[in-house]
Amino acid sequence: MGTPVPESPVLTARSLVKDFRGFRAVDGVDLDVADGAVHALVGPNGAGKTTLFHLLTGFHRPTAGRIHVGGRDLTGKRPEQIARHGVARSFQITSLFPQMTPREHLELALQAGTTLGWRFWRSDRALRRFTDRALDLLDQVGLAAHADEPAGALAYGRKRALELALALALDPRVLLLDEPTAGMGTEDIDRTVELIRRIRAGRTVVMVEHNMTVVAALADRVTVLQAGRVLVEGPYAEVRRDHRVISAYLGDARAAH
Ligand SMILES: Nc1ncnc2c1ncn2[C@@H]1O[C@H](COP(=O)(O)OP(=O)(O)OP(=O)(O)O)[C@@H](O)[C@H]1O
Repeated sequence: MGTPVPESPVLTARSLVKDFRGFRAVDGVDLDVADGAVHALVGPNGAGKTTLFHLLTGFHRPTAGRIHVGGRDLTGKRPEQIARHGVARSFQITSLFPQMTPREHLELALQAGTTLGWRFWRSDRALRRFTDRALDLLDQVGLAAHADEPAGALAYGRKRALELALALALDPRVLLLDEPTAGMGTEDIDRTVELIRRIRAGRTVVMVEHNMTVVAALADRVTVLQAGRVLVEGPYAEVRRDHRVISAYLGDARAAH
C-alpha cells in the first residue's frame, strides 16, 4: 500500500500577479480548488477578489504566474477558450436582454454552446431539444413559472437566478460565481443558498462572497485575501477563528453592520 495521494485540485493558481499601471492588485496568489468543493474567496474591499476572479476566467491576463484547470495550463487563454475547458462564470444582469424571455436566453446560450452546425440546430427536432433543456434549466433555478416573461420585468432575485441558469447551460465542471447574493434580501439569499447547494452536485464552485452567513452555509474552504495576497486559507470554521482574519476582515465587517 502506497501513501494516499491527496485529492487533486481541479483549478490551481501559482504565484499569480496582476498589475494595473504599476498598482499590484493581485500579488503572488497561490490557490488550490479541490474537485467538487465549494471554495469561497473573501476579503475586505479592494483585496483583489474580483481581479482574481477575472484572472481565473480569462477576463484579465496575468502579469505573472500560472493557471491550470484539470492539469492543463490555461494561463493567458481567452474567456471562451477557458469556458471550453469546463470553466464558466455567472454573468451580470447587465448582460441580459430585457425584451427576451428567460427561455429565449437559455435557448440562445444552448445553441451558442453546441458544436453542431447551423443547419442542424435550425431543424425542428434540434430546436425542441434546446427548448426542453432550457425549460429544465429554468426549473432547476426556480424560474419555470417565469419562462416566457420578458427578462427585464423579472424581480432582481429572479434575474440573478437567470444568470445562474445561463452559466449552467454550459454544463461547466467549474462554476465561478461573482457575489451571487449581492443586493438581495433575506428571502432571496436563502433561496440562492438552496439553489447553489443543488447545483453544486457533480461540480466545483468558486465564489466571491461578502456575506459570511452565505459562506458559512456553503463553503468547504475559504481563501481570505488582503491587499492582493492570501492572508489565510482553510475550512470556514478555522478561518473565522483566525485572529488575522478577525482583525482584517470579520472585524471590519462586523463594525460595518
Ligand atoms: N482595471 C483596473 N485598473 C486599475 N486598478 C484596478 C482595476 N481593477 C481593480 N483595480 C484595483 O485593484 C484593487 C483590487 O480590486 P478588486 O476589485 O479586485 O478588489 P475586491 O476585493 O474585488 O473589492 P470589492 O470587494 O470592493 O469588490 C483595488 O484597489 C482596485 O482599485
